[in-house]
Amino acid sequence: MNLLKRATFIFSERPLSLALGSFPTKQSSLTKTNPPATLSSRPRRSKKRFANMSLEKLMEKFLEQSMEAEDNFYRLEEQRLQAEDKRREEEHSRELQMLQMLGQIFAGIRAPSPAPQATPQPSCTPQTKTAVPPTRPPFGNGNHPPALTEFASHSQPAGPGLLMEEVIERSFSLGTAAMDNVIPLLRNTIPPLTSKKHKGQDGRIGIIGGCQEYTGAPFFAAISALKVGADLSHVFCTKDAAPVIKSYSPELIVHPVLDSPNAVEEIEKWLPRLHSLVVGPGLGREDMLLKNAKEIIERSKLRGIPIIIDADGLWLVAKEPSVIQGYQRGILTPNFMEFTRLYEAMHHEPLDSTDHKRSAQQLAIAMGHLTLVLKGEEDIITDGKNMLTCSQEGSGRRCGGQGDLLSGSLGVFAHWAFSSPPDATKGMNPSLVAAFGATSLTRQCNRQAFHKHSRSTTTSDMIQEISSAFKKLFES
Ligand SMILES: NC(=O)C1=CN([C@@H]2O[C@H](COP(=O)(O)OP(=O)(O)OC[C@H]3O[C@@H](n4cnc5c(N)ncnc54)[C@H](O)[C@@H]3O)[C@@H](O)[C@H]2O)[C@@H](O)CC1
Ligand SMILES: Nc1ncnc2c1ncn2[C@@H]1O[C@H](COP(=O)(O)OP(=O)(O)OP(=O)(O)O)[C@@H](O)[C@H]1O
Repeated sequence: MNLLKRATFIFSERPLSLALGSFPTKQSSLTKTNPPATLSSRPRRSKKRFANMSLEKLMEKFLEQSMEAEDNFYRLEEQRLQAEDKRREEEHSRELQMLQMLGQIFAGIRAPSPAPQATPQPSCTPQTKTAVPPTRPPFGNGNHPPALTEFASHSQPAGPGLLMEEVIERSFSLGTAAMDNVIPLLRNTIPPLTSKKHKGQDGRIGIIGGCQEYTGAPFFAAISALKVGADLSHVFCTKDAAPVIKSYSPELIVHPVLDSPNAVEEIEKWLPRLHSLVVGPGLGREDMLLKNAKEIIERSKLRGIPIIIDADGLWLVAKEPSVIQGYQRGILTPNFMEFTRLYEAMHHEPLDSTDHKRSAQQLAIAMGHLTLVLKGEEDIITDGKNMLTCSQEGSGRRCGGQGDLLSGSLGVFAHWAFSSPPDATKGMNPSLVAAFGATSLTRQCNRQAFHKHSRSTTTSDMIQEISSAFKKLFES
């Protein structure tokens, strides 16, 4: 809506509230219902100042002022939230360090055992200028341990001669190996629940998705994020999807903005408050929605927000890989179909489906060493340098929506992993640790739900299992 139209709209609603110049609340000045002020209560000076202006000019001036006030408010709010986050993250990292020290002390008292093997550490190569939370060093710190196996060039797509054996592979099913290696790293990143916490501190997750056809997928992702332990879960969806998603759950915060003309600006206002973003569940493939999603990804990258791309978000990446290529806090979670599309878009040749690990590694490298989770009978997780596989027992039940549980929970794990100090993950790429957590959890939920409901198992049944699966995997 242009200024004039907006002005006319306001005028018809509140003709006497024109001289108000500032709007200190976050609510849009256009929808705010100020109590009507009487003309006699106004200062004389402002009357004089505006006396010669036409009504239209007056309205324009008023709108300019109110938009300026709104911008100022958001700027201040952003600064306040950043300071708050910084303080909380420092507190969180102190608590984690204390817990780790205590753990080491107790372990030493119980049974002195050989020091754990140092886990391989990937590099975080800077590809994009980003603001990075203070607890983890910025990308490209060059702090690689000697055990790290790196490929000659990070930016070159992998050629067919790439040495698979150079990948440090760790294959875990639930049990000894996973418990001994990656799961403890993930545990280190889980924020302790203390009485000092405030709402939002353990995660404010945003889901970009939800359109007329698909309302289940963003719901599954958002509610899974909450059940894993995020404090707030926002869904940014189209106008017609919003009431449906809201009706599924009062827990979710639903913004009907994704198809609005100023969708990107509307969503950008929320970015300072979000810790991670999941783009794609139920997004659909309409050009306008993909364009908005693309712009939101670009703006989130500038803020260093971990971004998980799933489902139709991967359709966008297959069309425009540069949108996420090289972003070290980006994680792609394709199923086999999505993987094939991506692979063929990047390599311009058919996928060799006989060797999934090699193909996954090649794609991760071609995407600039971001983390890829190829879902399937075993989940392959790789950043092109390191590879984990998760074959935690699930079931034969493949109902729709399981991938949404995975991407929503990954949003939370990624936030926790990236906001923990580097020694929490022993230098291992936080994306790999987070992805391993999310795949293990999804499969464990599937297994538990299947145990109860067998062939009737649905994703909602799996979501009911998140609490006990989480305890079993990460808190027992
Ligand atoms: N309740 C809902 O609202 C749901 C919505 N969903 C959304 O639906 C949209 C489209 O997702 P699709 O996955 O259908 O789209 P795709 O075009 O990626 O997949 C097409 C079809 O390929 C098949 N497929 C999957 N894995 C395969 C494999 N390993 N081998 C062979 N065939 C395989 C499946 O039948 C799938 O439907 C996304 O936005 C997604 O988020 C899904 O998340 C499912 C639940
Ligand atoms: N053959 C399999 N055996 C065991 N687990 C599997 C198998 N295939 C997929 N999974 C698990 O199911 C989860 C979701 O994977 P899936 O391939 O169903 O995703 P998706 O198609 O993207 O889901 P969605 O229906 O939400 O779009 C993953 O955690 C994966 O580990």
